[in-house]
Amino acid sequence: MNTDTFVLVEVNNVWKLYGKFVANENISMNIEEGEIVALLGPNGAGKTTLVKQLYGELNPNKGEIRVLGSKPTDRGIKKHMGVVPQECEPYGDLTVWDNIYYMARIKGVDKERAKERTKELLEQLELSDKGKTLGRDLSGGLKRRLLISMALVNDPKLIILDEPTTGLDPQARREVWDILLKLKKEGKSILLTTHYLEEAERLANRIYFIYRKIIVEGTPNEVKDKFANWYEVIDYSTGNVYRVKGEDEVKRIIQQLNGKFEVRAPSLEDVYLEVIKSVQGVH
Ligand SMILES: Nc1ncnc2c1ncn2[C@@H]1O[C@H](COP(=O)(O)OP(=O)(O)OP(=O)(O)O)[C@@H](O)[C@H]1O
Repeated sequence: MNTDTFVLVEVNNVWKLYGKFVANENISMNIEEGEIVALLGPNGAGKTTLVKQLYGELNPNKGEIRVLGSKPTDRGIKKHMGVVPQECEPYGDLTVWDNIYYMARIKGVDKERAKERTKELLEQLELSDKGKTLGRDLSGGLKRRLLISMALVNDPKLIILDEPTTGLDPQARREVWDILLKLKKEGKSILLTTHYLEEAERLANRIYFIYRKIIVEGTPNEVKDKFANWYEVIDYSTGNVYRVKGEDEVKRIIQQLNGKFEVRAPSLEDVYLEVIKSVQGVH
């Protein structure tokens, strides 16, 4: 870890139980200033549970979470956080402008500043021509953009997004990615959960695979290098696929092939599926 970087979020040995059911087991992780961190795990892995503790909606049973040195439930810390929970919707009966403006007012921004901020955010998130549209009349992609702008009203240092692109078409997903990358450039820290490995690979400085506990942690490349110890040789003339270890073995196989073939290194998704399958077998 670079010692010049500032750790914004620290999660130390956190356990969260629902009754006797362990949703988060001894989780430790951190988020540094200006980085995007992605949490990946199958349905029910405990991502939302962890995220809700980060923004103070749930309390850990054991362990400790600090955001900018404070507990997430401390009132003072809320103004430094912008959150887009899972399956959240803007207010359908309010216009896009009003959704942002009233969110700013709720967060304690004064009237004049709230107006300015609403204008700024509409421009920043390319929603200016939608100011008068009702929340309920927006497409899924625009709704998500509106929710992100609502999370930004008080210029938070930390932005938490639970599945920000689920259900979006590829174009709308990329638009959200562009927004998140711009926010990162501005120095914001972002935590997101996602089921899309490509999203994690494109956006995240670091990723955590979670399956009740943290299974793997690192940069996308570190994770791939650690687990991707095989190649796939695809023989297009026969349709056969050979999974082999080591470059010598790859060479040996392709010498025997006639015609077109492809050698493919594992993707982050291949690694994820293998790692998760191995832990699912254990539980
Ligand atoms: N309020 C609750 N009471 C009891 N069990 C719960 C509660 N909330 C979540 N769970 C259980 O805890 C586990 C983790 O749920 P969580 O929503 O954190 O997973 P997730 O990784 O976010 O899943 P998904 O990818 O489907 O959103 C699941 O088995 C879920 O059924």
